[in-house]
Amino acid sequence: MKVTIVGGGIGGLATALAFHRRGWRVEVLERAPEFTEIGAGLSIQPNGLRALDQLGLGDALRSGGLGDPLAGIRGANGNWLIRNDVDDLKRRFGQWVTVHRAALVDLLRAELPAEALRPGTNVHVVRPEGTVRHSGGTTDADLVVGADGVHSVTRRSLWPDIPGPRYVGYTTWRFIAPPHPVDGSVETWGRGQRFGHVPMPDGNVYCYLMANAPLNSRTGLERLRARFAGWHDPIPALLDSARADAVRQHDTYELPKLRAYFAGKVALLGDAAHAMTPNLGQGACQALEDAVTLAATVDALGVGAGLSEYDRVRRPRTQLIAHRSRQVGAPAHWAWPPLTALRDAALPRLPSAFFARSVTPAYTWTP
Ligand SMILES: Cc1cc2nc3c(=O)[nH]c(=O)nc-3n(C[C@H](O)[C@H](O)[C@H](O)COP(=O)(O)OP(=O)(O)OC[C@H]3O[C@@H](n4cnc5c(N)ncnc54)[C@H](O)[C@@H]3O)c2cc1C
Repeated sequence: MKVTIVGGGIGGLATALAFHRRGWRVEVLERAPEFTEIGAGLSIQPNGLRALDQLGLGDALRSGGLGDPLAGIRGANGNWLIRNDVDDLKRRFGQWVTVHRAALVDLLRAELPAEALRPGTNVHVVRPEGTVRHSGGTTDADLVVGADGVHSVTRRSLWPDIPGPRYVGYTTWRFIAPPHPVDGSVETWGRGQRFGHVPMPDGNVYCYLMANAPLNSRTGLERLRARFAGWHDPIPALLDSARADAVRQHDTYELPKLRAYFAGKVALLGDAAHAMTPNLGQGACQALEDAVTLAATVDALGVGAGLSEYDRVRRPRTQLIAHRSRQVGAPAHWAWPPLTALRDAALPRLPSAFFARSVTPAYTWTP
């Protein structure tokens, strides 16, 4: 049996590996000239790590060092708005890791046969009967998987009438800062913007900033430093230590809900199926869950019944998590001062298990 995968990001490579482990012939068509993830870090939360265990890669990631769950949310002046019991989160949910994105891609890629990887191949059209037209010709397969991200050609080919991605109104910048003392993994919320820093096992600090901005605004490091000037330590220092060429800017999109994650012999997964805001740090974790579930169901039940089962299991879960992700992040982007003052007064009064409860559906997944 042969599976052709459109897109060689984290979702596509994990899918290729899941099928390869089950003895399928795999082919990954990636339009970029090489398989890599550019820049910045990635938190793999307990559910994502369990999915990687299914691929035999969990321990390889853990051996690089474990990461920290969110210690809490501070206000711009440094006051705690929400404070989590980090040890309790680890006891409840398991382990976290924070990795360089490229390191995870390299780990996945290294397990695949070289002939399975076709970089520099731009896919133009995907047909439900399993035919893929691309810059190198045409390919037929028993199963095609669209793992081609938020602007998915696969999705557009299958459902041309469904609207495309919607910009959510805020943009993200990510970079890895050199080693610096930080108080765990912390988010800071201001008015219409926030800053997150996550210590990495190698001592560096993964930083992400999100700010209300028009679509396609191009904001340089100097403007970012000005936006976050006066915020509590170590935020200005982390921004000062950033290299301008290492800061990656992403407009943040969501996709309208689909009524199915497959058509004919073609399945969608990862951001192509359910792009979500990064507020819960779950996009890649969900793509990993998708990958191992898809391979397990299709391999066990055959393509027809397996795709129906994949859809039945994955669609409600990923759509719920996308919804939660949007909800939990929304207050960080309120900009009207009376509303943010109300938020800052209300958050410290939430029950101490509030955060743990809100992430329970995401983190407790088991294969
Ligand atoms: C700021 C930010 C922080 C995040 N933090 C986290 C986090 O901490 N934890 C987490 O789990 N998730 C996080 N995410 C989400 C995560 O990055 C994504 O959900 C995940 O990378 C999606 O992987 P994917 O493989 O589905 O799609 P992508 O990574 O978008 O990969 C799609 C691939 O398809 C290729 N492609 C596209 N079109 C074509 C075509 N026509 N032909 C051939 N190839 C094509 C692209 O080149 C790309 O390589 C974050 C996202 C953002 C924006």
